[in-house]
Amino acid sequence: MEPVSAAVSAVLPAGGSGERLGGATPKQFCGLQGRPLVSYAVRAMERVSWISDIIVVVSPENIETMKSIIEKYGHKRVTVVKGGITRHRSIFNGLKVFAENQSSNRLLQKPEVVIIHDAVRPFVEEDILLKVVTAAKDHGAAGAIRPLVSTVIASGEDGCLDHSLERARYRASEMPQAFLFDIIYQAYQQCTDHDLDYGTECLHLALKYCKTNAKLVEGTADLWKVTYKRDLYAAESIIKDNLSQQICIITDLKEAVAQVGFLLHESLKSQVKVEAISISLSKNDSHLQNIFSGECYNFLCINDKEYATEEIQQLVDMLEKSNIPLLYPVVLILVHLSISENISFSIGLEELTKIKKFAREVKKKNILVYGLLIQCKVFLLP
Ligand SMILES: Nc1ccn([C@@H]2O[C@H](COP(=O)(O)OP(=O)(O)OP(=O)(O)O)[C@@H](O)[C@H]2O)c(=O)n1
Ligand SMILES: O=P(O)(O)OC[C@@H](O)[C@@H](O)[C@@H](O)CO
Repeated sequence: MEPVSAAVSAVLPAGGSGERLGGATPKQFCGLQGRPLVSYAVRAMERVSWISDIIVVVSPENIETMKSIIEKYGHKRVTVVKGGITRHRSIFNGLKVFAENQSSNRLLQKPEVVIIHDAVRPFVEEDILLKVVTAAKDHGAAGAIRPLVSTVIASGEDGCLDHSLERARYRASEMPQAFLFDIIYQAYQQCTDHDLDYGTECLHLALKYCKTNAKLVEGTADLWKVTYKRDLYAAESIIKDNLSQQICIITDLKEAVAQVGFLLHESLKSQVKVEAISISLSKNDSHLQNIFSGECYNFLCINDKEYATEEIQQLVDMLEKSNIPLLYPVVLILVHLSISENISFSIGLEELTKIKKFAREVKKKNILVYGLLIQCKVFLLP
């Protein structure tokens, strides 16, 4: 993916109360697979290396909650900013932190392009971010759009149909959106209170105050916003499905074993999201910790050690220390390679019993351990 040649940052408005969803907890802090909704959008921005700073705008009473989420899930490049009473006011506060370098804890460079993305839209990929940023660089503003599902109609004062719009000519404005920073900031500076208190469309502000016609970019179906309770259930189901499609292949550092891991990665990557890493399962391996932070639930551990339970035990220990809620079964597949010249290989009965006992114990923690014995006979050429 060709990164952009411009300084890019993101503002994630997360300062709402979630009235339409109901409940005491604002929807951005509701858990999906045990992880707050807002954390998924932050994670999505973090995965994009060319996004420099991520500004999360939350209401004053939720600033500490947001900071604890950042700490718990190891979010980086994130600055928390106080929100306003409306979404536009929150976004404006997020932009100000660049223009007026207000942030106390780090010197934030004003970006050339700023992404604005609702923090309650968890499914956003690098591809659409790159498209809207690239388009914003050329046009001054850009936004993701989707086909309308329902037809838009207008009612008269009598509450009856006045007219309807030809659905094919209209689109739903979604997120992410992107702007040349100066354009959107100047637009917000010129806004009336009515704009700030009742407006819902950033692209409109760029047009109204900066005569900038945003480029409209076809977005994918999963850009929708969590608004009602049903959206939360749908998002959780999609996250579960995504997690089940992810595998982390872990091999130790031996070349032969790492090679098997690499070949497996190459053969699987067209079907599932797979990551292959060769590490010694050290307790403080940050790479693995990163993967644990809610990114992966299926692990395939390949090694050729005689006694591998220690490796799996270490992985389980790290899983438990990463305190990700194991609401969804974690699958650990222990692949034991027996690379030898003599065909007769038999894993010790004692070792087998040990693995079975261990698997029974960890199953109570929602961790499913499977063992796979692969025998590779090495033929010495004459
Ligand atoms: N004063 C506000 C209001 C909304 N938002 C954020 O803007 C995004 C989209 O707004 P919306 O879906 O309307 O969220 P809420 O205002 O919380 O929802 P509701 O209208 O149902 O109360 C959300 O991430 C929300 O947290 C914000 O930052 N500041
Ligand atoms: O009115 P809400 O705060 O629910 O939604 C705000 C935005 O997400 C919505 O207006 C999109 O169409 C993007 O502009």
